[in-house]
Amino acid sequence: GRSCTVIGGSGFLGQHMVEQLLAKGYRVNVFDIQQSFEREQVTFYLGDLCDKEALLPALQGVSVVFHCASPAPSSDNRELFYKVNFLGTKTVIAACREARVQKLVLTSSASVVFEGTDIKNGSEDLPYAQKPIDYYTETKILQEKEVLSANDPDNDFLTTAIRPHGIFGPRDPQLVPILIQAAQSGKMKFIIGDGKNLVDFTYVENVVHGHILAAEKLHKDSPLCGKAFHITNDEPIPFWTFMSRILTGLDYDPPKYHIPYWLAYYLALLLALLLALLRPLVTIKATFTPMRVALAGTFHYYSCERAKRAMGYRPVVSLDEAIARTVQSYPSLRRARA
Ligand SMILES: NC(=O)C1=CN([C@@H]2O[C@H](COP(=O)(O)OP(=O)(O)OC[C@H]3O[C@@H](n4cnc5c(N)ncnc54)[C@H](OP(=O)(O)O)[C@@H]3O)[C@@H](O)[C@H]2O)C=CC1
Ligand SMILES: CC(C)CCC[C@@H](C)[C@H]1CC[C@H]2C3=C(CC[C@]12C)[C@@]1(C)CCC(=O)[C@@H](C)[C@@H]1CC3
Repeated sequence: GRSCTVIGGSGFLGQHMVEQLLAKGYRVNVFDIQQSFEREQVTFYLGDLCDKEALLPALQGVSVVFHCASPAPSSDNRELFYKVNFLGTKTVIAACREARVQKLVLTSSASVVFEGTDIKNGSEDLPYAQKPIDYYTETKILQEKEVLSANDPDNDFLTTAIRPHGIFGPRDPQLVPILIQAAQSGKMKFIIGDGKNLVDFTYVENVVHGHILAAEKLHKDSPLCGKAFHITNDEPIPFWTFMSRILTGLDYDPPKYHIPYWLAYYLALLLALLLALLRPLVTIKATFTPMRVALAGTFHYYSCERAKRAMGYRPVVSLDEAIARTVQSYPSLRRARA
């Protein structure tokens, strides 16, 4: 039973999944649209997950499939999100069934319930967002529903979904690089709101640990069947404290001026409108967007009690240790001192 395929295994989370799975003695296949590393023990299958014929060889003889592939949220491509996250996931399910895979573990997102307003210690019982924060998240909802409803113990096919939030750690191409780029261009001067809003940032190794536990505890009649689980660091932290710790860790100044939340939100909205008007002439991608203001200025942290109860989950790396390891892993982003 210790053979698996990681769909999306070349990505940030996927690479960490592969490393921990190998360390635990799993035989690992990777299916991805690109190959980002080479390891003797890993068999790579290159292809698009929307293509069942390309997927099938990667799933032969494996008992567990981890599906953590997705187009990057920043690609901002509605058609691609729908095709890969929704239609592609249906294809993954069909391929798993055809290859007689027994377990499918999906990487979903805690944002499937977030509408841009405060969530404090949210449980998995919160309803899916009626107005998701972006189209990417809309397709993550469609994807999760599809996977959970495919759970079919009578036909030896079990499914579950992990909902991480704010994944960070070494090799993350998003959070730390975007933040440092914003600092380098002088955009990290302001704290949106009073700076007290708590958010979950989850170290990548804890996210991986949650996925592997889920696969191992997913059995017929287990409470994991067809259900979603939050996996967090279980240490919510004020959004701006987290940002400041990463910034100061890399020798940048933390933001110190406060701007009211509503003012930041309407300024970002105005900027978005302006950029939309200019779009026929020039395309500019804003760092300062209403969605980011909402992420930076509201509470969004979640309870992982259900994962603790159902699979014995506990974070394995504390937030302090996780921040230290992350900062250390980006020597090239450290501020050059004059
Ligand atoms: N990062 C975060 O904070 C969070 C992430 N998640 C979820 O976790 C998962 C992993 O995220 P992350 O590791 O950050 O993402 P990455 O973009 O780093 O990894 C995704 C991988 O999937 C590949 N991929 C994309 N489209 C296809 C396709 N059609 N067929 C095969 N492979 C494909 C990507 O290739 P390429 O790069 O060439 O597109 C990439 O290698 C995603 O499902 C994401 O929604 C959930 C919550 C938070
Ligand atoms: C916890 C989240 C779900 C995951 C974090 C994703 C991050 C890549 C972004 C989310 C909020 C973003 C953000 C900024 C940078 C990238 C994020 C951390 C800014 C700090 C960029 C500079 C600005 O203009 C600020 C208003 C942005 C605040 C939000």
